[in-house]
Amino acid sequence: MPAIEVRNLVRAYGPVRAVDGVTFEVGDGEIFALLGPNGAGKTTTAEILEGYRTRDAGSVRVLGCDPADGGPDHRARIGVVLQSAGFEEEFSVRELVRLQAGLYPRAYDPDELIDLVGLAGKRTARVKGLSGGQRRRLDLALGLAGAPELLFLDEPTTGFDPAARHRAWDLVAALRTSGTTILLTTHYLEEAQRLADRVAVMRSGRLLALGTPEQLRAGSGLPTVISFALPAEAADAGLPALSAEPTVVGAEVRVGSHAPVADVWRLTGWAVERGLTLPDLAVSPPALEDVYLALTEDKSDDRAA
Ligand SMILES: Nc1ncnc2c1ncn2[C@@H]1O[C@H](COP(=O)(O)OP(=O)(O)OP(=O)(O)O)[C@@H](O)[C@H]1O
Repeated sequence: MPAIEVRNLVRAYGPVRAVDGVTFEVGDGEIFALLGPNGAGKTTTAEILEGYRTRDAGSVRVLGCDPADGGPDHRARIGVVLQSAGFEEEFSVRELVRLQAGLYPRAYDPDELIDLVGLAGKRTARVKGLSGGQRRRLDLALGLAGAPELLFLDEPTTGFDPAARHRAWDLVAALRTSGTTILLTTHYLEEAQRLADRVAVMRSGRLLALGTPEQLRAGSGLPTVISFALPAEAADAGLPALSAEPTVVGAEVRVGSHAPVADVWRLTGWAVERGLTLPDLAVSPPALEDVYLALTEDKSDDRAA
């Protein structure tokens, strides 16, 4: 049974169809990322699945239940890390995590959890003294406290410094190993590419694309970029015929190729014949970020204003 099943989900706010006929499934143990520009409908979708918002139409099953009817037993199986949870400012980190863990029948050890999210040095600090990134780590600890089967992570690493972000990614990877299903919303495409088994790209309440990052990249029709620096001694030599016209900016040459193996072969053969090195030679297949930008570019969502 999938952990999440969504069929033709619709939610409108007045004239705005924030979610406009969305259908997808999230498998048990899968990490599924919802991507899309501001106002695309990601949070609305996630909050309907969490049971915090109502829907206008469509069917939704979360761990086999309709979240609109989910009682305490259902909620105990779910963890939620929201974008901006309010905290009791006077509590210490440990007190809050203990309180939260105490609400669940099966919970992580609070001190282990605090270590896991990188707040060991702040165990006894009051919440009001935490930095923005440290508060987000506390959000993460609170969402995980009940050892949930299904975890909703809404932009979990916004405001994290790079080291904290990598630590959070390691934590999510460890949760995957333990079998936790995760629905992630994020604006960091690298985060989605690293963590997600499958991604869905939303815009204006609709799904534009759904698949593994590799499927989206392969299906995008975007070229592989071959780039290198042209040595000064080769400036007049003329480049070999390649499958696409190169663009030259200063000494850097870039070719968007749909036949990268043949083009690299021609290019390197040409360079070897002339005794040239090609400094900074790189062959870069499209990244998830390129696919995302191609899907969403020039179609900015005017409802987000
Ligand atoms: N409570 C609300 N009342 C009225 N309109 C709303 C409400 N919540 C969301 N919307 C509108 O619904 C649309 C989708 O919003 P939503 O927050 O789901 O987008 P999002 O993809 O999560 O955006 P972001 O990336 O900025 O968090 C937007 O146009 C937003 O203005």
